[in-house]
Parts: sequence; C-alpha cells; structure tokens
Amino acid sequence: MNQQPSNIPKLKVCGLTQFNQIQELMAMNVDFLGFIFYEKSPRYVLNHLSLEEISTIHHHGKTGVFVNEDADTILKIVQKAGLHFVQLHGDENDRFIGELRQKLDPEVKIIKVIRIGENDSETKNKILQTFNQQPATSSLQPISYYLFDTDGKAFGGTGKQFDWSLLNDLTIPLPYFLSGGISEENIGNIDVLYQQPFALDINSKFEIAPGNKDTSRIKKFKAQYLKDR
Ligand SMILES: O=C(O)c1ccccc1NCC(=O)[C@H](O)[C@H](O)COP(=O)(O)O
Repeated sequence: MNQQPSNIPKLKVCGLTQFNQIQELMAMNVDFLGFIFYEKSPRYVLNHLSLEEISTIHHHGKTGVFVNEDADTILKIVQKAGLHFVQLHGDENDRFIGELRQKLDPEVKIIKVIRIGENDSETKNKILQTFNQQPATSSLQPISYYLFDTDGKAFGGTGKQFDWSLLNDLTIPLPYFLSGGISEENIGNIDVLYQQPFALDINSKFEIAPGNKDTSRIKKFKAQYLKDR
C-alpha cells in the first residue's frame, strides 16, 4: 500500500471496467481499485473483464463490491479474482457478515457500507444499530471499515452527496471511507468533519460514461486534494 502521511485520506476509485484505465490508476498509486459484482449496476465488471483477468492485476487494494449476494458466491469471486477487500453494499445483517467472515481468508477485510438517506433521527438510529452489530468478543473482527454512501434505489453510484454534518454527531468506531458524489466541487468541505475519513471513494463524478473513467481528472484531483493539505 502507498505510504502517505496518516492525515491524508487514501483514494479508492470504484466502478472500474477498463484494463488500460486500471493500469493508469495503478501508475498514479491509487490505493483501492473497486470492482462491482452487482449485475444490475451499469458498472458490472463481469460484462467487461473476467475473474481471471482481474486476478492478473497486481495491486493490494482490489475491492469487490457486492449487494445482497450469497456468501459462497462472494467467496468464489474473492478467490478467483484475488480480491483483498469485500465491500458489502446492500442490507447484509450481522449474522450474514459473521458467517462470511468465518469463510473468508483472515487477510481479506470487510468494508460494511452504511447508506445514508435523510439527516434525521431514524437514519442516526440505523447507523448506531450497525455500529452495535460488531460482536465484542469475536476473535476475528467481522468488519474492518465502514463506508458511508448516499442511499438510493440503485444502492450506489448515485452521484449525490449526503449531509456530511450527520457524521459529526457520531463516534465512528472504525476507520471509514467517505463516499457519495465526491468531486472537486465538494471535497473542499471535508474539513467540516471532526473525524477525518481513512479514504475517499470516488466514482460517477469522474466518468465519461458509466464504468469509463476520466483518469486525467482523477490524476489532477489526487495531486490537488490528496497531498499535504
Ligand atoms: O456504482 C455503482 O453502480 C454501484 C451500484 C450498486 C452498488 C454500489 C455501487 N457503487 C459502489 C461504490 O463504492 C461507489 O463508489 C459509491 O456508491 C459512490 O458512488 P458515486 O456517488 O457515484 O460517487
């Protein structure tokens, strides 16, 4: 993984489908490469790359995004594609996550997505419930990271920002990825967050078309916002 001063968030680029673009992102030391294994997404990676092709990508941050997928399918994809992170982007409950954790190689880390709708007490309760799902006595922590994204019918890739100030009302017990419509236009507001993100997750705001990334804009974004601020 790329060495950076710890106060600078890492960068995940999600919804990758093009081999040449993946190579360009690797050359610019992007920390996480996101592949969507959800058939209904316009960024469904298996329409473009095979599991064998993904397995040939030599990078330590290969992340598979899954939506309410069954554990054995996730396991098979993780093994065949050589993934390092599993991002659970649906409504997976603690029991499912615990079972999946038992099946996965301990080196493979789980990122649990919390999709955020309105900034209201119901949303805050939903988030707190998810935080409380972590069994304290487990020898292997089921969830390693949270990812906060904007809720929507498509589950992800909405291109919309949620109200970040909501995170300031919470003590987030794990490092987290900040996601949902992140671009040059709103990243300047990141300083409002008391607890800074471990990583930023960018996607549709840097696309020419779904799955087709504007890598030169990503390069500029990374150089401008993810160096010493
Ligand atoms: O991007 C998708 O098409 C998608 C569909 C279903 C579940 C997850 C999906 N994306 C996962 C991501 O991690 C995205 O980067 C995240 O949703 C933010 O996307 P955006 O709002 O476009 O920046």
